[in-house]
Amino acid sequence: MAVPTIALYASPPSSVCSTPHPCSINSYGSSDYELNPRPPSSTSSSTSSAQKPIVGGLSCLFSSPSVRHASSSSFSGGGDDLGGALWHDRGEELSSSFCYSPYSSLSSSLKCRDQSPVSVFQGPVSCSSGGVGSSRSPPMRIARDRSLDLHRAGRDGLFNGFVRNALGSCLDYDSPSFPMPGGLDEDSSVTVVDEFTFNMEDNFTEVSCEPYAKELLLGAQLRHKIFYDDLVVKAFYEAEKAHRGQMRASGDPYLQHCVETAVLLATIGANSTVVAAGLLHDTLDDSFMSYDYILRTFGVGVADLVEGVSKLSQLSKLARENNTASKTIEADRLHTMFLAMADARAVLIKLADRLHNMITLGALPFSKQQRFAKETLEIFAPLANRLGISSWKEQLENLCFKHLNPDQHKELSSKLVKSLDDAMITSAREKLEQALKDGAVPYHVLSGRHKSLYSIYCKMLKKKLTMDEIHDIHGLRLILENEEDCYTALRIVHDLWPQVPGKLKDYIANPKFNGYQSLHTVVMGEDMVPLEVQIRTKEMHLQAEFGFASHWRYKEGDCKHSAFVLQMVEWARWVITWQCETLGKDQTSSIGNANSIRPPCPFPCHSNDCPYSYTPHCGEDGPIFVIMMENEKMSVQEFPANSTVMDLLERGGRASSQWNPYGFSVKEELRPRLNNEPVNDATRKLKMGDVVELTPAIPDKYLTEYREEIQRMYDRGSTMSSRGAFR
Ligand SMILES: Nc1nc2c(ncn2[C@@H]2O[C@H](COP(=O)(O)OP(=O)(O)OP(=O)(O)O)[C@@H](O)[C@H]2O)c(=O)[nH]1
Ligand SMILES: Nc1ncnc2c1ncn2[C@@H]1O[C@H](COP(=O)(O)OP(=O)(O)OP(=O)(O)O)[C@@H](O)[C@H]1O
Repeated sequence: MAVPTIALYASPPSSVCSTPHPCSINSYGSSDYELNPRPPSSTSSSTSSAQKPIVGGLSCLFSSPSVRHASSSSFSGGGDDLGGALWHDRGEELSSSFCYSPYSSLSSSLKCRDQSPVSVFQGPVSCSSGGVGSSRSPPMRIARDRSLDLHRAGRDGLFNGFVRNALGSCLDYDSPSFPMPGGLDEDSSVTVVDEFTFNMEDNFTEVSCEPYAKELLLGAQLRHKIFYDDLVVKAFYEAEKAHRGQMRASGDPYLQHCVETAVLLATIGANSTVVAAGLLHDTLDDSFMSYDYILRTFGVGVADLVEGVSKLSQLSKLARENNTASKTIEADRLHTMFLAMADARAVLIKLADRLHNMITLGALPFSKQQRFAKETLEIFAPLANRLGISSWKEQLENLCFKHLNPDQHKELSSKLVKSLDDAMITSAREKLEQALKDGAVPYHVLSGRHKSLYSIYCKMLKKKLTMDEIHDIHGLRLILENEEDCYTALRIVHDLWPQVPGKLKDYIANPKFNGYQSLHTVVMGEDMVPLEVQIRTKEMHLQAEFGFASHWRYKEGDCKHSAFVLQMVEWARWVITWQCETLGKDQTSSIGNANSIRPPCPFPCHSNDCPYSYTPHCGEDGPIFVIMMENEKMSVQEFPANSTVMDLLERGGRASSQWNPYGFSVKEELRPRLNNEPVNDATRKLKMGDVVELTPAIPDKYLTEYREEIQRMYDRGSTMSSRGAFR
């Protein structure tokens, strides 16, 4: 469980300071430049308008080794298309929670990371480029014209010249370490390292960056020690190089978004690989950097994560443009697809990226704000819920609520300003803690939270309640060793505060149908504010987090999930909890030894004796979710395991006409496309997250040729039949 991170640990938190660094960088340029312009119409300016968005939108989604470079250099603009203003909306901090564990003090010291004692500024860092001497000079802005792709693909000197002109002297393009798009990157003789190591001296002596960028790094380092990690520092400089000159719609440097995304990841305790990938998350879509370059420079771990985020961005963009997420079934399939197609850590990075974009949504036009807020509520907040990162889920939901229902948001927040009283929770927690000590009742975790604004709003709507009728706005949760201790603790709670009649629920003696067990009571706490107290053993808690009764399933209501979905989400949750220091530390790691937070068995097979298995041998028989594009419409389709392209075509009623070996067009342009490549083999098995275009892109040139050919056939046919008529 991810009770958020304003945690009162006995050990110091990894973040030195949780508030954003005050360095304000608002005056670097105007806000008229927007990233991620529409996909290029590079094929032909007169390409059928019905086909253009599909071609461009998908062009960089897929990356078989042979097309990887082409993909990354196609500027498909897969990012969020959000150039939001960068300020932190403190209003979102309405939701917070507290957690104290007397057993947790060891965990952070055990997990301490290797750190370089070398400050990045100890090396001879030079600041070249236009802004020498001025700490506030704006970074250069590159007018990113997608027609450049043609030059890039052609690897001619024009492109190189353009880059040199645009970037000035910042980069050493002749250095083999700088990937020229379409050129050096494709060198397949690259040696790939699994464990990435590098020498700080070698790599940073040539680094030159603007003063604002140094401030950004310093700010991040002040907030989290992980920003001193060699890999992370290197990723910062590469991100700086890649995004140099790019601005957000707010006028802030693009790099700031990368840093804030990485800081969010650091805040939940993500490791250096994830934080580095967070810094680089937009480089494939929005810069000249290629997969191969990232692979060479950072190793396969970081490269695959960045690529995973890029794919998720592309799919998210597609879904947004097609309003797919508003259809419940499709939204559900998208949640599953997102988790199944990429490493759960890539989803984590995407969530951090989206959270920062939502925090800075104000700089976008109203219509875009609405579109992003809707998609976030339908796709990303549920994903955060599934992954158990409740602090992000709550922030995302609250931000969406503010943009989508501003009046209700305002009304509710003004009412709650006084009631969301953190001091009250702290004081109640301390009181109970003392009472447990006095009663010699040992416990594992005592945590507290207040309910988020959006969760209160939903509960009011769902249960038709007024705010005063909601009794769990403030809550404590106590996790103990055994059932006996649970009942003893319940008596202590009732001795401390008056019980609210009719609110005691003994789900230990009478578990819920899904197996959920816990004692619940509501008492009148400090200042006679209702306080819900949940009391359970650690086994019950694990079941409430990862088992049948897991909180994400409880929150998704009556949805019937397949065994595959359940296992996949569970696996993703384990991975995330296990890998993110802070999430694990909050609750799970402190209630058992380190192994207890490791996934119990390798995915996707759970062993027979695994308490978390839903089917004994699920193997690879789970469903596959595939995106189908037809006539510019996107749908998310579910297929059984081992389905092929032919199955998909049959479902669309296309198999007979298109796939008859004689009838099938020899012209590649007319074939369906799988992940942006013409389909050559109809028996190819479909994979999770595949994108199939049934309406292939037909450049005008070919259309004209075909029209002419059909006309000739028609003319021949009519001549023949008229001849025949005379015979
Ligand atoms: N993980 C998990 N938590 C549950 C489940 N059921 C209830 N809870 C938790 O217990 C809290 C209260 O549940 P109940 O005591 O059954 O209350 P209720 O009747 O549903 O409604 P209220 O009393 O209005 O909250 C919820 O807010 C959840 O935090 C479950 O199946 N799984
Ligand atoms: N009394 C409590 N003490 C500590 N954490 C709690 C308590 N009740 C819920 N939580 C946790 O707080 C997070 C947010 O839950 P949220 O308030 O949205 O829903 P809920 O209270 O569990 O369910 P519902 O809204 O149906 O009552 C979840 O991680 C949940 O497990």
